[in-house]
Amino acid sequence: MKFDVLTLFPELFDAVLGESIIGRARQNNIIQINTVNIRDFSLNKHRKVDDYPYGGGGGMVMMAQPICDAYLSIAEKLSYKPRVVYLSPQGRVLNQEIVKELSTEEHLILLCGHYEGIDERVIEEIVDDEISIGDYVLTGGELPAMVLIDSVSRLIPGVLSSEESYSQESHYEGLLEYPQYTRPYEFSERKVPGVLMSGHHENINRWRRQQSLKRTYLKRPDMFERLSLNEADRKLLEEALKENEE
Ligand SMILES: COc1ccccc1CNc1ccc(C(N)=O)cn1
Repeated sequence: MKFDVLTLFPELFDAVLGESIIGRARQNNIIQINTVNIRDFSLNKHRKVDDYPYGGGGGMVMMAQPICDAYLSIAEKLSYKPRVVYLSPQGRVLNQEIVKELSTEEHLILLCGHYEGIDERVIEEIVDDEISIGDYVLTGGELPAMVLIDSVSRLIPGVLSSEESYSQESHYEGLLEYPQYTRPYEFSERKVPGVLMSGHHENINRWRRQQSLKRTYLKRPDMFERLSLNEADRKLLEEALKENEE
């Protein structure tokens, strides 16, 4: 999978995407991440890429021409039109379902806005999707772009090793992860739940599913109500919630 990122701050990406899982995937060429500096496409001798908003008001707006020329510098070489995702507070909020959808693309162009945003005509001209990573305002679209690259890359075959990829299952059938423990057995007078020490895998899986159901019910009712539970799950949850009341 290939990501082309149109940004004013290409150097931001190397630090974050050079490390760990994503860094390894880049080295193994399972994913490619290329940054394009929008400022390189300014026609202005001062490399100007923003200007005052028509209609007045505070802040600056990114001009259309440098962004569209940066886009064309990529698109004109391709025989297909790559999907262009604009990271903005107005986009549909990213979730694992959208991440899965994006991971099926061969090539994504991510457009990172800055200042108060970009000239609307860029959105009309080249943007296919507007995506937000949550309802809050950031300085630029770069952090959201890194979040998108990280979450999507984890779903690309070969990026996660077999152990690492395990977490994809439990997490992403719409349930929160069960509690995790590792050595030592006792820490600050707190012991590991007995069932995890039993070696009884059926009971361990049952306990884990029960914990996931309970946590999702208690911590994320919005996620919980989207679940369709079978009888066994409903019983597991009931039992767990009864223990809570005791
Ligand atoms: C005022 O900033 C903008 C205004 C319009 C577009 C882009 C920006 C850049 N900032 C962003 C970008 C994305 C997100 C998000 N929630 O995904 C938050 N902030």
